[in-house]
Amino acid sequence: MNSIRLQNVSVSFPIYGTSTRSLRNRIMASATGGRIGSDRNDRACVQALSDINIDIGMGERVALIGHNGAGKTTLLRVLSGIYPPQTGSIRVEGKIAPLFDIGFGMDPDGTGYDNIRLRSLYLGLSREEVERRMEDIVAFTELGPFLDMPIRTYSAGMQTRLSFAVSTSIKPEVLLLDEGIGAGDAAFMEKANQRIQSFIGQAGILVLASHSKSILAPYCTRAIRLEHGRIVDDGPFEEVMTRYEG
Ligand SMILES: Nc1ncnc2c1ncn2[C@@H]1O[C@H](COP(=O)(O)OP(=O)(O)OP(=O)(O)O)[C@@H](O)[C@H]1O
Repeated sequence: MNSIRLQNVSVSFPIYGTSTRSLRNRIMASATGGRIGSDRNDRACVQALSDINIDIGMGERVALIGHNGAGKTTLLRVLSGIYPPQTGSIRVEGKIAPLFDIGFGMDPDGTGYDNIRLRSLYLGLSREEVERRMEDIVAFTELGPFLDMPIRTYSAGMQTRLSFAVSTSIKPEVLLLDEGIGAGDAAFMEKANQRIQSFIGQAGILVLASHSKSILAPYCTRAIRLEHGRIVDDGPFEEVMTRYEG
């Protein structure tokens, strides 16, 4: 059984070189971004997530919605373990498949093959599982001889191919997705979209962040709406979307 529980989770980022007051004055009227505050040392900071409480159970398909800078990506990063929460607690039951920030944890000086192994281990595969999946991953990338070269020499789209192939080679239990996966060419994006759809079908839990109702609607049954780092609505997908659009 897969589940996610966040209790009183907050994340803030310090902003160096700016006084709280001048930043506050400039940002007062802003409709985007997190809440501006100050930390214990009176340094300016952006409160990207404030006091987040969420319970997600097995089988749930959750949309994360909200304005630019509302905190959606930060929340996905907390769920995937990239950012530890500064306060509160997080418990995730199940293997996490993050399909965003997919270049995270790659070594630019390593070859394609090195990075397939590195990222697979980061995703929780054993060495034997990595070798068993290697042939499929290599075929999916279509990178051929480039896999022997350091990935710093790859184009953005080639890097997307590599990291996407690895990230979708595991059986997803808790699937975390941000809209748009990067710079693939048309042929790759079609292949990638097909794979994402079967991936979503297999996942125990889906959390999908997007601004687009047409991306979310086919998959999501529940929606959580963030505003300046706080949850302001949570419920059945259509109801939350109607209130958001209204
Ligand atoms: N690494 C960081 N350093 C400083 N501030 C950050 C950092 N990451 C995010 N923030 C701030 O946290 C707030 C939330 O950002 P986040 O990327 O989570 O928003 P979002 O809802 O995903 O936005 P968008 O829809 O525009 O992608 C914003 O005000 C942003 O400026």
